[in-house]
Amino acid sequence: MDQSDMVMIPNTPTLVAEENVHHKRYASTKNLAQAAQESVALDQIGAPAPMPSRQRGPAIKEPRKNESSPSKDRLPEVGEYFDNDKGDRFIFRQKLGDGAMGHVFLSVHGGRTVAIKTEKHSTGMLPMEIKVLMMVKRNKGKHFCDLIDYGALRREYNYMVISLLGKDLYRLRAEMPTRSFSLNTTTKIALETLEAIEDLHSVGYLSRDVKPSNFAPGIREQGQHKTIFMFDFGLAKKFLDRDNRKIKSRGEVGWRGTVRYGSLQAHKRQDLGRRDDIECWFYMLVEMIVGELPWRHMTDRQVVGQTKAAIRKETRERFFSRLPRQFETIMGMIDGYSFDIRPEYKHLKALIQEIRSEYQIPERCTWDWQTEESEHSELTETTSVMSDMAIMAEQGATNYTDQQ
Ligand SMILES: Nc1ncnc2c1ncn2[C@@H]1O[C@H](COP(=O)(O)OP(=O)(O)OP(=O)(O)O)[C@@H](O)[C@H]1O
Repeated sequence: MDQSDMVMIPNTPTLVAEENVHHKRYASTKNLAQAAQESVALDQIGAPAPMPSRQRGPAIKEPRKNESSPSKDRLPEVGEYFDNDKGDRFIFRQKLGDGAMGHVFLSVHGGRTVAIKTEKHSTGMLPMEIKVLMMVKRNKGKHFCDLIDYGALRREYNYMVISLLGKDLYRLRAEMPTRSFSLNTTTKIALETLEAIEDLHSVGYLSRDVKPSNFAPGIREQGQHKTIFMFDFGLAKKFLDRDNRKIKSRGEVGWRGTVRYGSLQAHKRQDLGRRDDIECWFYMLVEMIVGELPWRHMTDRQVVGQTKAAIRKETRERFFSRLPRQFETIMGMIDGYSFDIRPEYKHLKALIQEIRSEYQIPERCTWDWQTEESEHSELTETTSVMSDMAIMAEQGATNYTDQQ
């Protein structure tokens, strides 16, 4: 295990990648807004974004026992609230999800339902997410949540208020009777998610954790149900330096990502590039069409890596027998990419479009999950029946390091 580039986040069993460590340091010594602001300034991509001023005053509905005692590092609970400096009140109305770093809540702001992602103050991963969101939104990325507000409540927890999304793609697939999506829905997802990945890459970032549970449709209330959004940039990393030059591979750096969707290079513990995000995307699509991946029940990361290698050789025929022929071409393209190559997004999209025309899929179609009931009820789309723990157990969690 490559300990040198890992750090233990206080109060969580999760280890995070070295390149995110400075955000943790920022957040523990300065406020959240400063950390995000300085990170953005360092990047020098485009003009600096206007940043709201922060370190919110006390607003949690609980008595302050001793003004001079250090604040408690904690996560908020359902029913609590905070007020921002414009006097807007955000109530944590319902828990939407539990991440490795904190809780995500449902709230309402200006008549609009929103999501609030929180983490303990000392975790300090949110500045990275804020920074990535600011970058892609500045570039008009339509597959990313609006960043409505963000800040830190005393030194207890950090938060960011973002657009509310529907259930993520992992849950939506798991709830299908066949555990798979139609070719129509899968190819539409393929086009949407590829565009999201391309948008992220175009501002100089890699996701390094492309997987179904990091994508979700928008909600009907906001007219965004036809768009698939990408969220959770906890493992994101810059691949361009300040002068927009590609950063060279650092060679062997340890494991990054999620076992089920990780690329061959990730299994070799190599530094990841844009091609690796595309390889994860490929596995994600295969799972959506077939309903499972050959390594679904495998827990040993090494064995999963060997099984991924085998689909290129001895099990190739069986693997591709249930997929449109274009999938073999796509895997060939990915396997031919070197570390710093720019993936051929246009060609990949054309191949997906080719599947749609070959199978005579009409342009105007609904998603598989758009049942009559969910078309009339946003809450059925946002409230999940599958627990986060169950999802993490199934897909091999987000294994950031070699220790898990
Ligand atoms: N904008 C949103 N709208 C609705 N639900 C959301 C939103 N963002 C996150 N969630 C829910 O909260 C869960 C955790 O969010 P997220 O993945 O961003 O957190 P995390 O701490 O980075 O998690 P992990 O790294 O373990 O996946 C998601 O799986 C999803 O169910």
